[in-house]
Amino acid sequence: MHSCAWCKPRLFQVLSRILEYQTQKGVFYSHTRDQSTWISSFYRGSSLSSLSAKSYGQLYPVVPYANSERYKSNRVVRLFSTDSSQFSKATTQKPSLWQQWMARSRVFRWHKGSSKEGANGTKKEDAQEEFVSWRKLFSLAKPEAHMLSLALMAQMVSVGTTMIFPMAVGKIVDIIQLPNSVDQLKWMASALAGLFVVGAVAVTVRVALMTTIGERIARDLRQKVFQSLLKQELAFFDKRQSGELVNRLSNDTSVVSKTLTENLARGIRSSVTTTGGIGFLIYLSPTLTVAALSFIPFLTVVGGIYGSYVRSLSRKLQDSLAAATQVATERISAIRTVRLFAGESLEVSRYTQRIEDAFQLAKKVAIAEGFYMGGGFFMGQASLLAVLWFGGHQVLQGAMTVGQLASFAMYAVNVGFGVSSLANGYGQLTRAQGAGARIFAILERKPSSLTGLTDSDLHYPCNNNNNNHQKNNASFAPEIQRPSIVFDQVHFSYPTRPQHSVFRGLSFRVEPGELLAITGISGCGKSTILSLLSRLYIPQQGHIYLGGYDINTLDIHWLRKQIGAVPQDVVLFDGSIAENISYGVVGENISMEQIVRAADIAGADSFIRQLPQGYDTQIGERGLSLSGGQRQRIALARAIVRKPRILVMDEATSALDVESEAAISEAVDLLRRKEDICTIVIAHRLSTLRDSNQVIVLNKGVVAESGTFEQLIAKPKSILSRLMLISEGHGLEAADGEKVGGGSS
Ligand SMILES: Nc1ncnc2c1ncn2[C@@H]1O[C@H](COP(=O)(O)OP(=O)(O)OP(=O)(O)O)[C@@H](O)[C@H]1O
Repeated sequence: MHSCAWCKPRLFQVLSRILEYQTQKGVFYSHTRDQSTWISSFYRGSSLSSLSAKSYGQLYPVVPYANSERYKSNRVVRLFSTDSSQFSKATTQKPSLWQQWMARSRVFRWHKGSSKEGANGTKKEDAQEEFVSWRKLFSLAKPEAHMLSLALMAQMVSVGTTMIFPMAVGKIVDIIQLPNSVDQLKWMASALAGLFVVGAVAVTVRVALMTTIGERIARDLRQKVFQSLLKQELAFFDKRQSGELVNRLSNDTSVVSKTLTENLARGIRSSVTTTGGIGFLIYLSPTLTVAALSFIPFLTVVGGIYGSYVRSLSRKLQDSLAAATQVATERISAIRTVRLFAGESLEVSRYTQRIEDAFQLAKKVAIAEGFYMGGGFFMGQASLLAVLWFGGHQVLQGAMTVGQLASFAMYAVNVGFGVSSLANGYGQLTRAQGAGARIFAILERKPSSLTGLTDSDLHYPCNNNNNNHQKNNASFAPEIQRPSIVFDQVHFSYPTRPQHSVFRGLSFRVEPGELLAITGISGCGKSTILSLLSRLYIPQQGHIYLGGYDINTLDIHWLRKQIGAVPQDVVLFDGSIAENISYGVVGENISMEQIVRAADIAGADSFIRQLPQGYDTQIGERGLSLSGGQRQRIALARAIVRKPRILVMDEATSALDVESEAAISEAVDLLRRKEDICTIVIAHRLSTLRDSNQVIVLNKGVVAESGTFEQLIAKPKSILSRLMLISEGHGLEAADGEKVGGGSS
């Protein structure tokens, strides 16, 4: 039995040691990143840590810029069928808590197959995008199961060592009170040193493994998401912003991979620490355990409320930061336009406004964090005081030793950490469920069978054998040397604007080796013809035939390989000129000689040779270091190098001077005759129209006029005559007062 006089100073010693332990715990644990997060989570409260992880992602978003360039120009990737060579909105409206809860129950119903929304494709996709089951989320870590188990074993060892520590401290406290206990102290110190070494090795193994696994999961996920995105039909991209998709690729994959590794490890450690800690508490003193754990229900409730508040704020904060980032990215990429219109001060104030919004939200988060941390600190100290108060009495009554009380207090602190970390982990898991759902929505989305691609399409041309890989419904690649093109009663409206008919029964025919010129007023659907012919979209009614075959029955890569397209808005990629010209035929061992020949026909060879690095010249993002006319000529070379059976030039030489244009027209014409290339030229210029075999004029969704240029121009009331008059500077009404229209609604 200890006397009061002996006990009191020792109790104060114990108290100061425990406080020291609490403070030093940061140092003790801080040798690993997630353990220090564990500490911070205890102090900050459950949900703020989850906020910080996500807001880091938002503050410093990993934007794979090369990929975003690919999204922006997805049409070009499609036209050149290069999806395989490209392997290598976070939800814009964040749901309220109530909506989240509703979403969960919706998903649950949908999983059970009883959701009404499930029947509706779009709603079903939206529901899928809100939450994903834990099981499904963790299935992403399946390929890493072995390494993960090893890392978790290392985790258990490190947890074991930290669990033993308080008990050892208690024993030491008791030993030092005994006479002649130096030998025992030595023994304990050596045992503890050994324990620390084991713990350090375990921590090293776990951190190295977990980080590697996390990065691997993120890498695989990003690759799969990117592949899946490239498989989708163009209508999918029409409906979404590239920023949203890039966000899925960078942030969502990162949140998910972190949850499957770091948070999983933390969750397991916290569970073990909590349950093991409670076990030790009960073992040391069941009655004191009740006092120690009495704060948990309160902490859970307050933590829950605080967590919800901060989570909803953090969502707004992320949106706000995303909006600011969007402004900055768009304006920086369009810096030429900003400069030309002296829009700098406008943009600075616009960006400042967005950042100010984010700051106001961040301030609210900071104040909430302060209150919660203060409250948490008070609760933690109060419960510790309760333990020392009741425990002190037990020590005074001889029911407990000082060492046992010290161990008990340390375990109580550990349990506090564990509970808080578990709550935190749950918050992170919930967020990862949201991110995972968005990822699964892409991974599991089946692209349209006619305009989208299959998995095997993505390996084209690596396994370009139509017989031995399963392709989409249309997998026929006929032997056609001289294809003709037929548009037969085509009706079409874009999926995003179904009410606006671009074509209402469009019919025309181009014979092999023929040059067809298409003209008409702006917006009448000229460029859409290329999109339909390349099967980027499919008509709602009617058929398009190539060499007598309905293009819907043809292999999509084969079809696109037949077409050399020079789109109106030329998009080039960052890389060398040679790489850009050979884009889309990379897997087919194209020689430098072929590249040079194509550039020569396109009138690009001479200016390329004048550049310091010639064909190796890097042309910068979107080829912006070249002039418009130079870009057009490279785009033409890119189309020609494919040796297309069909050449479609959409105002391909509009940026060139008359002389260069004439030279290129002559060269292309020569190639057309020599190779019997079926050529479609979308043009307004008199010279181009005059050189064609046939001219069609589009108006109100149909071919309004067709014939040779001379035939059409001979009729003074023809649309072509009127268009020519306008281009010569006369007003439209000057022709006959009747207006020509575009597509029809
Ligand atoms: N991706 C799209 N989604 C929805 N509508 C579109 C899309 N692309 C074009 N449109 C619309 O379809 C119509 C035809 O467009 P298209 O680009 O084919 O016209 P165009 O005759 O080539 O015009 P221009 O001579 O100005 O290039 C236009 O009204 C246009 O607004």
